[in-house]
Amino acid sequence: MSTEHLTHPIDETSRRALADAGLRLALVDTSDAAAFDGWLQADARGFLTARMSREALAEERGYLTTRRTTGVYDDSLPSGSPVGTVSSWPAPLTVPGPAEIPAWLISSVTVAPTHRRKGVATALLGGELRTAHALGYSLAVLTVSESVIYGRWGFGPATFATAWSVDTKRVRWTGPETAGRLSFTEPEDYRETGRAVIARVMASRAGEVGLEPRLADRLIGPLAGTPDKDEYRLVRYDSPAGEPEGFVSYTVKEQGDFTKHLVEVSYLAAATDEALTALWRYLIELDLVAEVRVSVRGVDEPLHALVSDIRGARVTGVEDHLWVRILDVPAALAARRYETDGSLVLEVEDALGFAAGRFRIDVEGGAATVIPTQDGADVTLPVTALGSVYLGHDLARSLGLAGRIRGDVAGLDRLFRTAVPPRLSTWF
Ligand SMILES: CC(=O)SCCNC(=O)CCNC(=O)[C@H](O)C(C)(C)COP(=O)(O)OP(=O)(O)OC[C@H]1O[C@@H](n2cnc3c(N)ncnc32)[C@H](O)[C@@H]1OP(=O)(O)O
Repeated sequence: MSTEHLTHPIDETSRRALADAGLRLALVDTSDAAAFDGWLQADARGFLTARMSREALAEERGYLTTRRTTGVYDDSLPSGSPVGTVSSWPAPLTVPGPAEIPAWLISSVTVAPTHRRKGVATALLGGELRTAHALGYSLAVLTVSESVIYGRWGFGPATFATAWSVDTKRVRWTGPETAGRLSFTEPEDYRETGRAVIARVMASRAGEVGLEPRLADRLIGPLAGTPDKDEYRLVRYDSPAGEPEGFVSYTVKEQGDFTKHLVEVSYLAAATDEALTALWRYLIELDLVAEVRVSVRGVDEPLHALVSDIRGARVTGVEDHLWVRILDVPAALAARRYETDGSLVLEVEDALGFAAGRFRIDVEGGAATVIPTQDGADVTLPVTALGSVYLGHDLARSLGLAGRIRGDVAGLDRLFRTAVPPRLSTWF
C-alpha cells in the first residue's frame, strides 16, 4: 500500500483552528525516539493505562512507523509531550462479496484531561476526514471507546460484537468431529503462519480489516506491554492435509478452586468451519476449567448449535463495534456486492459535506452502478445511517422505526442487508 499518508501535509483548517486556541498541530517524526515516546505515553495516558516500559516503547516504535502519527502540542507547557493524539493508516476493509475497499483507519484519539472540551478532538477528527478524502479514500473506519462520540462526525455503527461465557461443567460438546490436528506452539514460532491465518480470516467476512503486523502479532501472542504476558497459551489447528487454519490464544486463571479455572480467550482465529469447531471443542473440553470467556465474536457465533445445553453458553454482551464513515458515496457503494438486484434513489444528508447529495444505485447481477441524480428520492438518510447499513447489517428497519431513515426503508433493507452479518473480530 502507498506511503503517501505518512507525508501528506497536516490539514490547514485544523491547524488554524488549534492555533487560534494557542495549540500546535504537527505530524510526529516517528524516527525521533524521544518525540515518538512522548506521543506514545500521551496515548497510553489518554486511555487510562499505565506508563509504558522502555521495552514496550521500543516495541511500539518498531511497529508503528507505518502509521500517520499526529500530535497536538501546548507549547506554553514545559513537558513537550502532546496534549492530543491521533493515528491513522490505510488498510483494506472487507465488504460484502466478499470484496475489498481501501479504508482509512483511525485510532489513538486522545485529548489530555487538562485540555478536554475545547474542540481539540473536533480539530483532529475533521483533519483526519479531510486528509482521507484528499487522499482518495472513500470511507474511514474506527472502533470506539464510547458510542456517544463519533456520530457527530458522520460515523455509524456498522458491525456488532458479542461476548460469551460458557459454563464448561454444564455443557457437553454436540458439534461435529474434526479430523485435523491441535498442538501447542509459541508465538515466536508461529508469527508468519499466524499472520497468514489472520489474513484469511479477515478477507473472509465483511467488516474485518487487513491487520498491520502489530495488530496481527498482538492476537497471536501478547505484546511487550501486556501485564500478564507470561500467562498466554497458544494452540494451533492444522487441517488433515497440514494446512494451518486457525489458532486460539488464551490465559488460564485460578479462581480459588483448582478444579474450576477460568479461561479467558484473547483471540480465536478460524479460517474454516473445521478450525472453528475444533478450537471451540478444545476450549469447552479443557480439564480443571469451569468457565470460558470470549469477546468480540460475531452476532452469528454458532455456539448454541454446538453444545448440549443452550443456557450453558450465555451471551453476556452485545455492543456496537466497527463504525463506518462514508466519504464518497458512489465509490463506496459500488465497491461491495449485493444479494438482490434493484434500484433506489438515496438522498444522503451530511453536515460535513463529504457524502451529501442524491444518488441513484442500480444493482444488476449483484454489481452496483452509482451515479449522482436529480430524480426524486426513494430514501432519505443521514450519512451515519448509510454507514450503518453499508456492510450488510440489518439496522435499516430499526433506524426507519426511529425516524432516522425515511421513505422506502424496506427497499433499502432488501438491497443492502446480507444473509451473513458483518463482523469485526478485533479492536484497532
Ligand atoms: C477511535 C478512538 O481512538 S476511540 C477513543 C476515544 N478516546 C477516549 O475515549 C480517551 C478519553 N477521552 C478523550 O481523550 C477525550 O474526551 C475525547 C477524545 C473523547 C474528546 O476530546 P475533546 O477534545 O474533549 O472533544 P471536543 O472538545 O472536540 O468535543 C467535541 C464534542 O464532542 C463531545 N464529546 C467529547 N467527548 C465526549 C464524550 N466522551 N462523551 C460525550 N460527548 C463527548 C463534546 O461535548 C463536544 O460536543 P459539542 O460539539 O456538542 O460541544
